Amino acid sequence: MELEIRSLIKNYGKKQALKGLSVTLTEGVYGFLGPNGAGKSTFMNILTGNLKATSGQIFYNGEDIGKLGREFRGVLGYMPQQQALYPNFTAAGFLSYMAALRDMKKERAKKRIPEVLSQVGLSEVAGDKIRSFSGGMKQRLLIAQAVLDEPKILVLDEPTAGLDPKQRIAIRNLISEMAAGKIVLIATHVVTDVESVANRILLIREGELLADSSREELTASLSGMVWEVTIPQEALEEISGQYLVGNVSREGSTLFVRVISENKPEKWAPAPVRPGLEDVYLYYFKE
Ligand SMILES: Nc1ncnc2c1ncn2[C@@H]1O[C@H](COP(=O)(O)OP(=O)(O)OP(=O)(O)O)[C@@H](O)[C@H]1O
Repeated sequence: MELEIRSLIKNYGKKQALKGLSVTLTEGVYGFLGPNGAGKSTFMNILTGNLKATSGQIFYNGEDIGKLGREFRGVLGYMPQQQALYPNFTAAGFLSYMAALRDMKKERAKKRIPEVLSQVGLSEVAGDKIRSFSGGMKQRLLIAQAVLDEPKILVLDEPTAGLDPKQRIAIRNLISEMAAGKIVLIATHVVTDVESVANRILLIREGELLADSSREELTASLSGMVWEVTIPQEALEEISGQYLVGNVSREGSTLFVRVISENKPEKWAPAPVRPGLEDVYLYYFKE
């Protein structure tokens, strides 16, 4: 299975949101990571057929998705950013409606709906109205509709937006469980959403791909460049002016500051630390 994105360009008037994006995806989980405005939604909208590219093509197993049309949409599952999810529908009713929109056969929908509800842990509330659901339950229901038709390609747009840390972990685990045999694309600006689940990280900025590697390769590229310095509160401004600063933690009046710098800082007792994906993100998106 292969999804090839070839020289994708999208202009909105004078604004170029995608500047010739090219990448080939095979089975696995991809973290599509970039700040707001990087072009993630534009790309997903083109992939899901909601927007036309200015130029460039996308091929699924060698065939242009524009030509495949419906056939391609049939292998695609899409979880949009959380939206107003019909509050008066029940969870099962909503899935049934989504199955009808997808032209799924009645029999198959009847079999799949309880299966996916069970997969996302919502069996017991299948008959409850969505309006009574927490944010995490709504996200799980959105995942359920995305995998209802057993897609080969699963596209998730900020799947943990608005969730607390515990719910985020639950969603990430759910994504891992569902990923087998699929191309899963997770678009987000939240590093921890993709850090543990993605096999490959695609960094996107201003419509261009900056990197396409494993997390290990990306963090290794910052090896020897991440330090923790110990400073008094007053030095924070000086350090922020001089270096790229990550997490700051405090113990009494002492600050522990994560710093990314090619050269070892000359003061403040720098201790080398292992780079993480968060450091990579800061480094690439420092502006
Ligand atoms: N309909 C539009 N008309 C004009 N400009 C647009 C339109 N949609 C998006 N853009 C611009 O294109 C660029 C890419 O936007 P896009 O929404 O794809 O980014 P994103 O990475 O998905 O960000 P976010 O996470 O905020 O949705 C941005 O500069 C945005 O302002």
